Amino acid sequence: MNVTTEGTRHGAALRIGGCSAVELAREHGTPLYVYDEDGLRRHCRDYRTALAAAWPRTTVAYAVKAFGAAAMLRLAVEEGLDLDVASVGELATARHARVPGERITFHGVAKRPEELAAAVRAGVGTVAVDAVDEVADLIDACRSAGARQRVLLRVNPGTDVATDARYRTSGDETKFGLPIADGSARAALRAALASPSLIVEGVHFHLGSQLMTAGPYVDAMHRVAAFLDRDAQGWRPARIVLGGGMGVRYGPGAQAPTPAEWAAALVPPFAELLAPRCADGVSLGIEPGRSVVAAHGWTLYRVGAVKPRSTPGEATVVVDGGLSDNPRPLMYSATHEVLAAAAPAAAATLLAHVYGRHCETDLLFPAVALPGLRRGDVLAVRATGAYTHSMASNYNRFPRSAVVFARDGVSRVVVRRETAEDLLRAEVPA
Ligand SMILES: Cc1ncc(COP(=O)(O)O)c(C=O)c1O
Ligand SMILES: N[C@@H](CCCC[NH3+])C(=O)O
Repeated sequence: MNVTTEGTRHGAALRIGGCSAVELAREHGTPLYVYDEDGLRRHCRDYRTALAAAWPRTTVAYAVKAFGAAAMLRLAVEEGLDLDVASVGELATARHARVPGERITFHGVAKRPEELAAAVRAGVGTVAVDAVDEVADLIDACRSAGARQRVLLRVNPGTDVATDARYRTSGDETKFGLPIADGSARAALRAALASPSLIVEGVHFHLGSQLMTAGPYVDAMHRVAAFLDRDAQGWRPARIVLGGGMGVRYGPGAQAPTPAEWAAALVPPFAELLAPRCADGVSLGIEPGRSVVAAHGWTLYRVGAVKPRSTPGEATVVVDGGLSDNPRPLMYSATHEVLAAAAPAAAATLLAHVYGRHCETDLLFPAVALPGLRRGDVLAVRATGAYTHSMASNYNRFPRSAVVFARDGVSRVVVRRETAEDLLRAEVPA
């Protein structure tokens, strides 16, 4: 990660992509999302090369939902990744970023017929079928467009995933995918194979997010192997996609596996359990989102107020963003590391309880040890590259923040800060 500190009269100041974080805040305003562009590029390449070294035909699709700015989608395809989109909005952004249709997989739960039709018309490479009824809708869409469509069946293997319940997308209670257990996956496979409009390429599963070990993927591979033996009736997939979900390290504690470690953990069980049941030359895919971008993104805030507390040495600190630019602390009790941008290594003298400035008790970062803070100081929040900008809202009608890519000491705005006019654009005159 190209994140360094550099000596200043305050001690050592934080630099991201060679740019001073304090300067970035001054130049572009706050709150500000800042990405270390080299880190993003390297992470994409690491996934590509690690998987390609381990299996002859592989694809890595970046899951756009994690951070969907057009510049990121362009960067991902430049570095050899395909894209997984989960809505027509994400699809439109991918097309805006000049991503060829064939490099896009169209996902989504409860897709509308008109959305399937839009995906077919856009020439997406693959549609991931998520429900039995979608097969008929997709066939209709293909007939209207005079097209044939490659599809993956997104199955729910039933694997019980040991991650936060809010991140689980496999097992009995999930809304995602075609359960293998109740025959839905078999029914969808039969219906899809029977249609000349569809080319049934393979099987997809996505188990959940923020997974730190390969155990659940291996369990799911066993279940998909059993499904193929029992229900495929001679059909041999040409492609298997193991989904995303690769976890990241948000603070002190367990290191997350690297792309090479994921490849080393996932490819041997795939070779043993699934490849023998698939067509010759089967392709293996993964769809990481969070793990491509999280560690390379920072959020910069300016301190708006410091209010003393009754406990000596503690203060309530209010920053100029919060719930609307990062809902993760409130939604998932997510934790992120917070640094004083001007002097991240300075001795801590304050226990800060950092709140956002929304009309909520939006405690973002409780009990953070920081050097003494004053109004106007810049705080930098680490590893906020995933599911922050993409989940941002206009709560309290705050305009959404800008996104900047920093590289070799130069920053460029890739998403401009919203304005008050942007907020009013969809309003009918009152
Ligand atoms: C189908 C699919 N692929 C990939 C992902 C990316 O997950 P993550 O960001 O945890 O890697 C998701 C997330 O929900 C998903 O639903
Ligand atoms: N949005 C979530 C996780 C969901 C992943 C996609 N289903 C997060 O911030 O971590």
